[in-house]
Amino acid sequence: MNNFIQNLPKAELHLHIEGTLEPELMFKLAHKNDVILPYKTIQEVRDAYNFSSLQSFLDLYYAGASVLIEESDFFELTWAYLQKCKEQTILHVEIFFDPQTHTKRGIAFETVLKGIVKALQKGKKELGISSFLIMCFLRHLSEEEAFKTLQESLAFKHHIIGVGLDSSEVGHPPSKFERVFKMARQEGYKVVAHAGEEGDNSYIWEAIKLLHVNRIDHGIRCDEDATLVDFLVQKQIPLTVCPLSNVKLKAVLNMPKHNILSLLKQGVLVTVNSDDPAYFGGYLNENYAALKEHLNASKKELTTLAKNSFQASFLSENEKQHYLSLF
Ligand SMILES: Nc1ncnc2[nH]cnc12
Ligand SMILES: [Zn+2]
Repeated sequence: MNNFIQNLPKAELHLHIEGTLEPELMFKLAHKNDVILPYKTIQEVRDAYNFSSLQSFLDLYYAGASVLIEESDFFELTWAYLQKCKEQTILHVEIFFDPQTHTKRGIAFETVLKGIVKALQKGKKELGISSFLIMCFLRHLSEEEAFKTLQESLAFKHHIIGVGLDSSEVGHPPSKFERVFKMARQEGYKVVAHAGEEGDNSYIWEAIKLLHVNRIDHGIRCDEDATLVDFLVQKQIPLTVCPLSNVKLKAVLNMPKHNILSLLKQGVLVTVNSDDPAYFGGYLNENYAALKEHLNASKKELTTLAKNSFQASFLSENEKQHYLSLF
């Protein structure tokens, strides 16, 4: 069965590039860039990855990202992830990056973007992996700061397919960014938003009704409202679900209680993703394997989930058909 998962053609649509920073690279870059980490050993870093909530994770995630300084650091980070994709038969990726995590520390937007884009271009050329880049706004920061970031991104629009919304969810509803997302859509960006990870189903409704999202990231709390589930099914609005992340951050009590297969059975366009694999103990195949192990996912269900990952992507219809013909 693991061979089956390994060989399934897959796309990944919910992946924070900063969340692929493995402790080994974190230490290497900290040493190179003279950044002092609050850990003495790689094991100490791993031991700290014991989260009680989204915020407890975000605190470490932002601290870890402080080792990323030069363009080559962003390149190395992204290249390492793409090699992982090659190993795991991930053929297409739509990657999030958080420019504000870096610009807040005085790193230029261009430095971040160029490092990531160069790796993505090399990934296409040498590994055959297609990719899009999605710029996320940090929702704990102000609307004004999001507008500033949106403005800054416009010079690089040809490298960015869309915008997203991440970071601390509760207390920062989608409505806070309604005007920013309106401008982003007018600029031609696709739009997605994290909603219904820790926040209740009203965050998902707002993301749909106010931000007009093309996809919801997480969205697992949609099952609190049958009307919402019906709406997601009817409109085929995709959910990018991240099973290992949800258990690690205690959004879900344990894997057997995860609702992803129940949503799939109800006709929701759900996909499997790894979110921040370096922090949550598994890349994409480990997420699929967890569904097999704990939810008894059948080969048919795993195949549907993998097909959904291409269906829910921002690829053109022709490109989608190309990938779907591989099944
Ligand atoms: N799972 C997640 N939720 C919100 N913000 C994030 N940033 C990185 N991972 C995230
Ligand atoms: Zn996420």
